[in-house]
Amino acid sequence: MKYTGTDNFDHQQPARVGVLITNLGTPAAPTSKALRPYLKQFLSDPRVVEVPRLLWWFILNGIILNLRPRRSAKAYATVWTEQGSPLLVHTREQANQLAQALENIYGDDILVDFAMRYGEPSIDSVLQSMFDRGVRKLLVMPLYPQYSGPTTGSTFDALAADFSRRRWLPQLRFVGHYCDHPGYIAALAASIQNYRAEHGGADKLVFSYHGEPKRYLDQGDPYHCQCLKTTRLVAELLGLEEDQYTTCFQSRFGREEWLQPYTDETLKALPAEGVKSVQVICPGFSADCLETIEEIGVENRGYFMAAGGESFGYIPCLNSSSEHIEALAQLAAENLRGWLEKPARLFSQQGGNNGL
Ligand SMILES: C=CC1=C(C)c2cc3[nH]c(cc4nc(cc5[nH]c(cc1n2)c(C)c5CCC(=O)O)C(CCC(=O)O)=C4C)c(C)c3C=C
Ligand SMILES: [Fe+2]
Ligand SMILES: [Fe+2]
Repeated sequence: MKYTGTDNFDHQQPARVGVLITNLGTPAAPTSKALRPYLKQFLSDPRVVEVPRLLWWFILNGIILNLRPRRSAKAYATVWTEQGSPLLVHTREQANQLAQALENIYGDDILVDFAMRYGEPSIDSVLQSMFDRGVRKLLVMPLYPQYSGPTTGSTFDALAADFSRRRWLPQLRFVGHYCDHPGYIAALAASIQNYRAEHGGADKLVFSYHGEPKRYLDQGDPYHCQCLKTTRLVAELLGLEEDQYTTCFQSRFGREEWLQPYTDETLKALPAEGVKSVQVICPGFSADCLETIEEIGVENRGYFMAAGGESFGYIPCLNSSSEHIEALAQLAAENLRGWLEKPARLFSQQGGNNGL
């Protein structure tokens, strides 16, 4: 790797602390033309698809990139909003709200921004913009509560690739996971309670997480265990009995075995077991996106109802709910300790973070 360019920023200007939130990314438009480069970048990432490179190059360029863009574009078109892709809209709003929350505590010393691992705004461009605005210490928070190689690991790779081209590097902190953070667990529990206060209960609460190949778990990826931990902590906080909830994995891709049980098979089987009403929550997604709105809210709803289900509720992601922003602000503040003054307001609250 070669250094490119010259880092010519003013080292005399006051240093600021940057908080960068990231998510996966999304195509620029719901069209095959926009899907093709997006999917190419995403599916060429060796963290996402761990298959021998040469073989994968032929499969990706010869088959997948000829078929998938059209199919995915159709699905994206059903969730697209006037402001753009839901994932982008929610992530931008999360960054705005988190900026407000952190500026209330730290003032101008802090700068919050967001970037996407694939597509735009890219990690490279946002890092450059943050450094241009005086950021010298950087906290990166990928908004994946559970660590996985394809998501969190890959985000770190993108940072490292950018840094490898720079002469000067910031001080860096990186949040690897927050699957058991008390603020995050409390925000999930609150969203379930709020949903149930409005819509009533259901026979079963289904926790559906994005899947990954089972091979990654066998080779040490902690993702599966962290998903189960999140479910257990939320169930404990809500006082749920074991037969009142279940955990499963969605969004299978390709032919090999992925983490089980699969969400679609679970929802198809539940009515025959006497479960006629379900509520589904997707705690691994910090923002609603194609995989939640369409795959759960439409496709999987269809499977459940066709199999004899009577009522299907989808509990939205945490998005920019006040509980979520509070949890993210708390997570940021914990990771900023020593860089900025201790935020008395956040740490004087009861529960969860005593002693911090
Ligand atoms: C091919 C393998 C894939 C792995 C492994 C994978 C892991 C993974 N993904 C997320 C979060 C999201 N994935 C999203 C879309 C998406 N994911 C894959 C494939 C893998 N994901 C594809 C091909 C797509 C594109 C959509 C499609 O063509 O079907 C999204 C939504 C993006 C959006 O714009 O709405 C998210 C978010 C996690 C957490 C994860 C971890 C194991
Ligand atoms: Fe995915
Ligand atoms: Fe999907």
